[in-house]
Amino acid sequence: MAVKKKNNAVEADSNSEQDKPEAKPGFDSYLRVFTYADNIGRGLYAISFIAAIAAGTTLPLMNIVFGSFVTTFTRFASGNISPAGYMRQVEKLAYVMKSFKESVSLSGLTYLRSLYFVYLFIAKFALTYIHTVCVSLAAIRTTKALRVHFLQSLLRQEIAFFESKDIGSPSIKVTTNGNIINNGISEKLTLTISNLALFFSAFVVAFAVQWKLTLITIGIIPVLFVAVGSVFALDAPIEARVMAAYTRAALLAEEVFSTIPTVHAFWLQPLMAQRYDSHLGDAEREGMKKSPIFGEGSVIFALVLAATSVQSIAFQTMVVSKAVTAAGELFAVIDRESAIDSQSGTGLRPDTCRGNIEVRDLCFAYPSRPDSRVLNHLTVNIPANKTTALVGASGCGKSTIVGLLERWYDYLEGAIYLDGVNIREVDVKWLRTKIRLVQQEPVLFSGTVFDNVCHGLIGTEHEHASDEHKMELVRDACQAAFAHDFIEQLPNGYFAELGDRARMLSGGQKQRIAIARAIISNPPVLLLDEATSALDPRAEKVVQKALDNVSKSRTTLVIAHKLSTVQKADNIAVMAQGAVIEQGTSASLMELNGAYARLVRAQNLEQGAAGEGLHSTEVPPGDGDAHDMSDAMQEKLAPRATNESSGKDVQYDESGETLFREGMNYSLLKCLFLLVREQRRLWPLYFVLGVASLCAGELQSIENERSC
Ligand SMILES: Nc1ncnc2c1ncn2[C@@H]1O[C@H](COP(=O)(O)OP(=O)(O)OP(=O)(O)O)[C@@H](O)[C@H]1O
Repeated sequence: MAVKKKNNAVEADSNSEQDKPEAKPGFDSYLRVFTYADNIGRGLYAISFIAAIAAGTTLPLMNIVFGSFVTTFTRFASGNISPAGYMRQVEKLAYVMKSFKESVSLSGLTYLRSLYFVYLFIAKFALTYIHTVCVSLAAIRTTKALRVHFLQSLLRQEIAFFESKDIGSPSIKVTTNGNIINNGISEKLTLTISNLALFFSAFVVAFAVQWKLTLITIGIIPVLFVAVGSVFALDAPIEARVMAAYTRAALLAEEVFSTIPTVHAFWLQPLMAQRYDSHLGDAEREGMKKSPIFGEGSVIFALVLAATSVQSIAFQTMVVSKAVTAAGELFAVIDRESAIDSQSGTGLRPDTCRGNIEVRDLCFAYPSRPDSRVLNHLTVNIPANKTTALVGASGCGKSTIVGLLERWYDYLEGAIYLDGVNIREVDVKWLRTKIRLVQQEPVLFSGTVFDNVCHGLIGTEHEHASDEHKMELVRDACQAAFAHDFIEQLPNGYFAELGDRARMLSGGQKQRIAIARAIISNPPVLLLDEATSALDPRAEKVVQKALDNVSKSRTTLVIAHKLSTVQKADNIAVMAQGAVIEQGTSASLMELNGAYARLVRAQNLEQGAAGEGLHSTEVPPGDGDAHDMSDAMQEKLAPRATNESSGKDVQYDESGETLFREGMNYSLLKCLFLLVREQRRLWPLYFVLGVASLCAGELQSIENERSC
């Protein structure tokens, strides 16, 4: 056998790295986010940072010129300089603004001062606009690249990683953390830079104007930075806990909505709502701890410097702090090395694969339950081009073997050989294209029938074939899986959109598409794990025929509870407590009169008892395909057909869209009103807040008047 060795590296022991990834909420995680910026992103960041610094320094620089005007005017008003001297001074100072120097006069000073503010405003507006737009664009590009990398890193993790109850929902993480990071690296960042520029340039100006006074007051700076630093340090861990609580809440919501029929059936809504409320309560309690921190921070800043720029920095840091935590969580996954990396491309890729499997002395325990051995020195042969069946009581470890053959997990002891090569030494991606699986619950993805069947070509030599060639392969696979006829009846045939979880198809139809997907690449090994047990008798019969058809001339491993479906298997292995206890054909095992014979007798008794009831659902002769397009599906398709004829591209979930559009009719004020009305217990706080804000506003205007 010719063996192409892509890389000598054989994967390390997989069980060493099963821990939950450690989140790294440090500032280095925040800085690392920027490494995801591409050239355009870096350019945009450079422009936005320069514009932000310029916007920040505009005000203090202008103050130099403006301050001199005020001084000249004061000296003139107090009689310290003559009218002629005053005019000379003003003209000299106004030289920088030649365009309106004629307007400079005693009465025109106010005019000049107003114009000066207009120019100042325009410059600040333009610079702020530039830095906001540029940084937003750069942030979107950067977050997108980070999200893609996160997802890629996530997809290479081994299955055990996803079974850890602590990892949270990846979909929530990629959305929520991505949004938080985006927030923290866009305009909040440039506003912080702008405020810092304002802060430092104000001090430079102060030095230029009155260095002695500035030296006296400069002692405030360390106090301010300690205050900002403390706020930041205290906020980060609290923010991490708030996010964890929100993630738990979001996970629960995701779980509830994906199992909504069961939730309704068992009237679990109140319990789930209570749990959701409790998670939000945790977030609220943690969030409340932030109030004094920011409250104190604000008081310190307001009292010590009364500098709005620094106060503003303190508030921007809250957003940055969130981004730091969110980035830490994503990088924890990105940096985690997968124990079984399907994307590594390392390992053997034999040129041919006959599909002869030998399982030798296999021992295994799931990483989440390391103390409970599921397989105990299991040995079984699965010869090439034959059908081998695994039978045994529930929980004896049949499906576990499927997981090990697919290398979702690594075994502890023993070995599995494919054509004589230990599967640990072969490239995981290669292995998975040679061993295809059909499970009990067919999982189809949104997209067309064609797309879904084509997924079976990924990683094979046909992955990048032309659409025509792919169509040929798809059609052949669907014909072999007895799916072609019903697919042709769908509106748009092979290009019918299946929608979310392919709800428009019956279970049997979904399973036949899943079978077509499994065999389209002509894999030498097919694993059938209870592939018909979730189906009603009629669909089961059609799918069983399809499976019998596609199992011909390839190695097939069948796991089935119903012994009638495995009777014709070339070899039947009977399992108990993680080991094979009997092996042979059905006839030889019946003769042996051991565990298999007992199972058969038990099932015969069960069927005998249920037999009467079964008659009413017995399958009529024929494969039932003509009836297989269920009434429910016809109903679901009807609105689409109508809408298509009217030229509109409306999805099946039209009612959902209508609801969504209705939701859009709420105005901002109405939303605010509804929100406030909901939160009755917060009304006293809202009242205090309103009164305090009014007083603060009034004080500010009195202060302004006095300083004028
Ligand atoms: N992902 C998992 N993590 C931890 N334990 C698991 C996991 N999957 C299965 N188990 C446990 O491993 C044992 C064997 O499970 P397995 O699914 O292989 O049995 P089975 O023979 O296929 O059962 P059934 O016929 O009911 O499908 C059971 O005790 C089960 O609880």
